[in-house]
Amino acid sequence: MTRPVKAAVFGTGSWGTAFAMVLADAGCEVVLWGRRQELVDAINSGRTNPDYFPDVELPANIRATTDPAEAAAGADFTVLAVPSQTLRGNLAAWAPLLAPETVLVSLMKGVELGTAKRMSEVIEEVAKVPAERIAIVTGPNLAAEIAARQPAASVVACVDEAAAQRLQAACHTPYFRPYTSTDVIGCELGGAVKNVIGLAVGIADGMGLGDNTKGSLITRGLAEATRLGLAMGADPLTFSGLAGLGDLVATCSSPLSRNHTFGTNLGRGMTLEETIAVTKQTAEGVKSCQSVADLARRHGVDMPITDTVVDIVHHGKPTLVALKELMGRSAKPERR
Ligand SMILES: NC(=O)c1ccc[n+]([C@@H]2O[C@H](COP(=O)([O-])OP(=O)(O)OC[C@H]3O[C@@H](n4cnc5c(N)ncnc54)[C@H](O)[C@@H]3O)[C@@H](O)[C@H]2O)c1
Ligand SMILES: O=P(O)(O)OC[C@H](O)CO
Repeated sequence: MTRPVKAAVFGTGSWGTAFAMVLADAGCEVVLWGRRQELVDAINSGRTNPDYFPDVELPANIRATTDPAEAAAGADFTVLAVPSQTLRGNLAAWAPLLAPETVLVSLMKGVELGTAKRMSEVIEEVAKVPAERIAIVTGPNLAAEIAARQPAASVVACVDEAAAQRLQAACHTPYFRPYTSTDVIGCELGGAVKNVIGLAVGIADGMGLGDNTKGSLITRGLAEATRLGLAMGADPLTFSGLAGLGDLVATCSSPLSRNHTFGTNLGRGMTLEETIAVTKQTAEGVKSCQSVADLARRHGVDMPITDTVVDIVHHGKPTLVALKELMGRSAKPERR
């Protein structure tokens, strides 16, 4: 008899918890690591995560701990679901505890500030594991909908296709349909850039602009992601798939998206400080817009929507001025 697959999930926030449910529903034995003892105790005794999904009963094959060594022990998959900008520091502490052959799985959709490194690059550098043991999960996966077991597709990407297939099997459920990919760069960029475009669409929504504006931002945002991906060696077709278009559509349409909501609040006229104060969860695009713009500059890629978001979010440019400048750029062919 084969033993069940073991998964450690580091992060008891919305996506860590919802993805732990997916793994558990797919038959894995899951240990969730969380920072706060009271939340871990509540998960173990109440079978819910009261801070994120109080009305969702967690499967019996999930338990929680504050001890990273206990979570990591014997894990076939070590899933990382903390805010992107905290990964380096956290992983440095967890790296010595990792099971020898574990596959590290990033759920994160950010790019590191300062270094402009993708999360898989940070993992490779800090945990000192080869790229063949680093996978990512991405796609149109709003955590609250997944926790409600609504149907969704996703992408699991790893340069080693066999590892991607093992992860695919470990998280395949009747409501969660993962596709494999070996284009880690494209999948990670798709996830990071869609958050920036989600902010832009939210800002437009908040300003009272309509669906033509939204459709234009989504499409030209996809063009920005694809251009950056091409310059960085990604497969351009990845961007028309779940990691690109799929996630853009979900994020830019949904009030559940934290990035979209953050942008909407800014577009309605809240200051950055007021918007941060009412945002209870991680909106990765707020910091990563700067790292995505840095990546674009390094690779000589034009990303005007991304630059506009940076100007509004980080340099306090008034939204109407930013919009006028974005629309006032010189005319050009759609494809070049
Ligand atoms: N929520 C979603 O719908 C969703 C879906 C797909 C991908 N993601 C990505 O998953 C990642 C995690 O997002 P989330 O939605 O779970 O965020 P979240 O804000 O809901 O949860 C983040 C978790 O990390 C913990 N945390 C915060 N700062 C920390 C630190 N310094 N050290 C350790 N832990 C810390 C929080 O306590 C919380 O448990 C992000 O990169 C996000 O883009 C989220
Ligand atoms: O809530 P957001 O904006 O972080 O988006 C969540 C997911 O990435 C959607 O796929």
